[in-house]
Parts: sequence; C-alpha cells; structure tokens
Amino acid sequence: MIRFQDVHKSYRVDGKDVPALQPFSLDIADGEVFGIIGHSGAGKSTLIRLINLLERPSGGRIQIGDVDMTTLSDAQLRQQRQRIGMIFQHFNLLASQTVAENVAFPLRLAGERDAMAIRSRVDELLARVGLSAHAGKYPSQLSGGQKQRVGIARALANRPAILLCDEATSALDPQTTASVLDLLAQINRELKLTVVLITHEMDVVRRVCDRVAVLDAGAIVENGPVADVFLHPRHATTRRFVNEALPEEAAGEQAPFAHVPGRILRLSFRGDATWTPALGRVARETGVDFNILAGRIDRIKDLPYGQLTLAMQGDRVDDALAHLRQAGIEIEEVTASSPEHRA
Ligand SMILES: Nc1ncnc2c1ncn2[C@@H]1O[C@H](COP(=O)(O)OP(=O)(O)OP(=O)(O)O)[C@@H](O)[C@H]1O
Repeated sequence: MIRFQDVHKSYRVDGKDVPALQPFSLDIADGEVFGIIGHSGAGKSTLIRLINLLERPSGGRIQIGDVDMTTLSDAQLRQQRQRIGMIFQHFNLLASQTVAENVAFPLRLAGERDAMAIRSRVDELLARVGLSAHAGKYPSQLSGGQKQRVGIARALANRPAILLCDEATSALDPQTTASVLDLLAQINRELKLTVVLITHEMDVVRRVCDRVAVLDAGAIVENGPVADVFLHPRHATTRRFVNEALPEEAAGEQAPFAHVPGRILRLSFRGDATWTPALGRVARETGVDFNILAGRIDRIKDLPYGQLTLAMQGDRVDDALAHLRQAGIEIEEVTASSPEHRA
C-alpha cells in the first residue's frame, strides 16, 4: 500500500512558497493500476515524484508498506528506490549505450557484478517487452514505442514492487500507445506490481486503470473506481476529460434535448447488463415508447459497458425505470438545463 497522509507540497519561487499540491490523503492498494489525471500544471508530476521522494513533501507522511519514506536516511532511501521503477515521457535512455546496456545499467547500479547473471536477466527482460532481436541496437535506431519498451525493461530490472509511469505514452501515436498500455497491463497482471501512472488523457485511464484520482489546480477533486468516475463523473473537470475521451458520435449526447418529446434518460450498462435485452422487454411490458438519441458500447479495462441516451414516453415510464434499475441498469435523468450536459 502506498499511503499519503495529509501530504502537501509547495515550491519556493522568488523567496515565496507557491503551493503545487493542496493537503490530500490517498491510498493506493498493492497490485492495482492507479491513474492520476489532470491538465498541465495540475500537479501530476509533483504527486508521482513524491512517491519515490524525487520531490520532498512540505508536510505530511508518505508510507510504502510499513516504511515512512520521509524519515529515511539517504542510504535507506536509495535502497527503497530500487523497489520503485519509473518510466518517462521521453524515455530517458542513454544514447551512447545499446539497448542491452541500458537495461543492464540499473543492475550494475544495484551492485550486480556477475556478467552472466546480468546477461541472463537482460535477456529475460528484453523477451518480456518483445525486444530480444534489438539488444545490440542504439536508442536512435528504435521507434518511440520500442524506446519505451526499453524504458520498461530497465524499470523492471531490479524487480520493483511499484512502477511509476510519468506520461509514458504521451509522446506516442494512438496505436503504439495501445500496445504499450497492453504491455503495462500484462506486467501488472503477471508480476503483480503496483502501477501508478499520470496522464492527461481519460482514454489511457479507461484502458488500463482500476482506480483514478482527478487533479485540478493542485487538489484531488474526484477519486474512485474508473467505471464509477467514467460513467458518472461528478466534477466539471472530470466531465471534460470524459467527454474528450468519447468519439465524435457521442458528442451528440451533449446537444440540448429541449425539442425532444418525452423524458430524456441516460442508461449505463456494466458487465453482464450490457448484453441483456432488458430494454425491449421492459418497453413491451410497460407499454412505453423509446427513441434512441445516442449510444456506445466499449470497455473500461476488462469491463464491457454501454451507454444509451434515449427519450421515453408513456404512462408508465416510472415503472419502466424501476424495472430497468432492477435489471442492474444505472439511470440518470438528463435535463436540457443540467450543467453536466452542457459542453
Ligand atoms: N521545481 C519547481 N519549482 C517551482 N515550481 C514548480 C516546480 N515544479 C513544478 N512547479 C509548479 O508546480 C505546479 C505543478 O506542476 P507539475 O509539474 O507537478 O504539474 P503537471 O500536472 O505534472 O503538469 P505537466 O502535465 O505540464 O507536466 C505548476 O504550477 C508548476 O509550475
């Protein structure tokens, strides 16, 4: 468990303390993929760098397991940092070293001298990230996605319990992003390490994270399981992130529905409810009519979900909604004037 307790952080600028993170408390569970999303300057890098104390908090406690990171000596801190791997937006590889040498670097730094042991660990790591054929190449000979795979292999070299990802896919195209995120998900599953990632893209959160915290101007404004936050965003900043992650056809959901007759409802289906034909059955049973205004089916990590915006009319709309809720469907009333449905 990574535990932040009443942590805050200010930077000293021109003799003045400028707050970067307001006091917050947060627990990140062992083995989860935890996302921190925020716009530029929200404090994401500061927050993630507090975990390995690349930044020191101005106050509060940061615990990893039983260890209070803020009380460690330099030598103890170096030891702890070996249990925390990190990957970066711009990969931070050593340009004059080969792929294999880059991956071997943290092993040597940790005191490994046995060339055979280093060789075999590097081979194992390169196989894990799919780069066995590129061991002798230099970073300049690799694509962005391959460079990030080297970064991941290097970060895993000392068998960390935690992997920190600082905008790890922000420099990559969408397809490469997807393959790097798949690799991170696979590593999380197979090695059972905790992954903490920062991003400004909700789509990254939707694809790999279990839980997410939304940072806005140095404050955590929303925090919870990704499915809850994604399907029912409460804070305006979260809603903007979610809307950015939706494809164009879903933008229709943001249109004012004042001209549409009937009650406008947004139905969210998760897991098995996504595939059950509840809507048709309930409409037949209660005699309501419905008109679909917008909809999508996708996945949140491994969870299938659907969202439908529809207009419903008839004498028994309330009955119909009660039946749908019983079938596990989440329902929100959309009113043309409700602020969350404005762009
Ligand atoms: N070393 C520093 N000295 C002074 N101010 C800093 C320092 N590092 C960050 N800040 C300030 O702290 C705030 C949060 O910065 P941070 O880099 O954590 O945000 P971010 O969400 O990671 O942004 P980005 O996505 O642009 O990297 C910003 O106002 C930034 O200017």
